[in-house]
Amino acid sequence: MKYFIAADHAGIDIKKYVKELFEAKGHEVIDLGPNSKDRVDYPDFAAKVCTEVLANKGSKGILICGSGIGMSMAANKFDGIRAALCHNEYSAKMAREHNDANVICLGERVSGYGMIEAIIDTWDKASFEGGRHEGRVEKINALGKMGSCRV
Ligand SMILES: O=C(CO)[C@H](O)[C@H](O)[C@H](O)COP(=O)(O)O
Repeated sequence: MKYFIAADHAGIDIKKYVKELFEAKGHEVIDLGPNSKDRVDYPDFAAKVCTEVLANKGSKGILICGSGIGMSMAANKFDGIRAALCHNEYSAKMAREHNDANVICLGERVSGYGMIEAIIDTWDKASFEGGRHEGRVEKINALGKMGSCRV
């Protein structure tokens, strides 16, 4: 699996660790920055990852900020992106099995290194169940084509 990863300044410490964890599982991980702890704006980095995920069929994204919230909000603006904020193993399992999430969002200021490792392990082992979830995911995708939001 090809992954694209990015963070903001509040997620940069864990980005390297997460990249190594995914690589140890045999995935290719492309780092889209940033490369320093200078303060940056998370929507810029969410956009980099989502653009690549949409352009590379079958790839997935990893986004890290302080809480994971800003990254997930920004990523879910992209039609075709289903970004899931995961703070524990259960949410990681559901994100893959029920929602077929193609971007995982993590919060460095929320989850410690041990929990991050457990989340990634669970995400990696889980796969989309299909069945009753198929139509629901299709409905999510259809919402993205309904036009832009004015609020
Ligand atoms: O989007 C966020 C909060 O929902 C992220 O956690 C950001 O990383 C955070 O807002 C950055 O905050 P900072 O005070 O500029 O470091």
